[in-house]
Amino acid sequence: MDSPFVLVNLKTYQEGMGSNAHRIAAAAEIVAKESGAVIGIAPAFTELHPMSHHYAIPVYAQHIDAITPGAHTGHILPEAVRSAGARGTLINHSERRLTLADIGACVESARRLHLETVVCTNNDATSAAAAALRPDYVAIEPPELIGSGVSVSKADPGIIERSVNAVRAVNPDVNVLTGAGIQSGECVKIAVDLGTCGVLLASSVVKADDPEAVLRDLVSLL
Ligand SMILES: O=C[C@H](O)COP(=O)(O)O
Repeated sequence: MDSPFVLVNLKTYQEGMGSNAHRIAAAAEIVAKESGAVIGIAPAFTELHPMSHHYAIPVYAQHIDAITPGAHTGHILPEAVRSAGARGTLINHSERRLTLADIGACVESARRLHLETVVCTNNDATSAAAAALRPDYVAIEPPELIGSGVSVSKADPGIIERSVNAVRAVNPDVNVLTGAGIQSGECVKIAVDLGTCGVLLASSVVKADDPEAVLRDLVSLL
């Protein structure tokens, strides 16, 4: 199996802005180099270009819109995300839901632009539907656990297992991530043992006094 993937979503947390964002990116770079794990970051859009050019870690957008270049004021153009140096993008995060048609269009645009795609889902049925669109990853996250500090790995391992099976049944080439309350190496190990290739997380790292220590613990059992 390839190196496990830990994707840290800074969301719009105050602690994920400005110098704090760069402190987290620098910590991710150090821990990734030490551990061999792949640790990516999804910062505010305004940080995509500086981070992708300053840190040797995958930088992801938190969202793209299903648009092409033109008159789309205030939208996030996939081409702009690519030219900013992003490696990939989240699509349909529970805090930025899209229609099924838009998810499909975003995955197609990202594929054309060689942007990796992480389509976020909320149960095994939507995980199967997302897999049919051929993203690089499906990230299963029960919305009620997001930001709760209660780990999906411990509170609801069944949803992870069902989503892994549902995705594999549709397209075994699609990798599965899981997220919601992920906070320790034990959470990550459970997720990987259940068939995922890693985790999508936010608050346990972004709100930590010592993000580097949390990141080191997250990959400690891999
Ligand atoms: O994008 C990250 C997920 O929404 C999980 O967030 P969380 O780790 O704060 O629960």
